[in-house]
Amino acid sequence: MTEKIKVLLSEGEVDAKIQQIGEQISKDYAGKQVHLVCVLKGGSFFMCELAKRITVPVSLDFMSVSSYGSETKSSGVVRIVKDLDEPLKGKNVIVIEDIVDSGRTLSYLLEMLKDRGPESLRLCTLLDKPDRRVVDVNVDYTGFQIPDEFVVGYGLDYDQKYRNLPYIGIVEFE
Ligand SMILES: O=P(O)(O)OC[C@H]1O[C@H](OP(=O)(O)OP(=O)(O)O)[C@H](O)[C@@H]1O
Ligand code: HPA
Ligand SMILES: [Mg+2]
Repeated sequence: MTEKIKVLLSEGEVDAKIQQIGEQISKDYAGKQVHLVCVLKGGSFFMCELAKRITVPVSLDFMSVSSYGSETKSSGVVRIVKDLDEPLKGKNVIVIEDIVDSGRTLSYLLEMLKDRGPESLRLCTLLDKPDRRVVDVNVDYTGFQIPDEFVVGYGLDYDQKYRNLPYIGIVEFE
């Protein structure tokens, strides 16, 4: 089976939105430092672009979780594959994700990070697929709400491919 990618959000649209979010975060955290926590691998492209557009001091850390185990459907079990290098105590943390889909990954992660005593904890996602939500997640910054379609690009993969696309596309199978 081959797949075709149909553009959902162009590179220009995504760039403009990231600029907007960067300005909003810079305003909201004026006079403070923000600590961005990237959820690998999907969140990495968005975080790099966003970090460049934030004008308050920024520090970065990375973590990797496995949400789906060996199954193809989300089981609700989230395993930490790589933990953060730095403690979160007293930091203004913003978790950066590419997509909130069922919400399982982020609801688990936010609960866990809250226990580490950050000064504040917010969530910023490039994409939100609300139709697929199974677990409630409070999202503070959202780039785009999208329909229930499987999307790739800007960090999002299909079978580990297409993460490097500079736009968001819908995968069509033919
Ligand atoms: O809301 P959910 O249903 O939990 O899905 C969202 C999560 O799934 C994807 O990551 P994935 O676990 O596929 O790993 P990746 O980021 O390395 O692609 C995506 O990057 C989110 O982290
Ligand atoms: O639509 C999606 N695309 C890629 N990865 C994902 N992980 C959750 N939803 C998606
Ligand atoms: Mg991910």
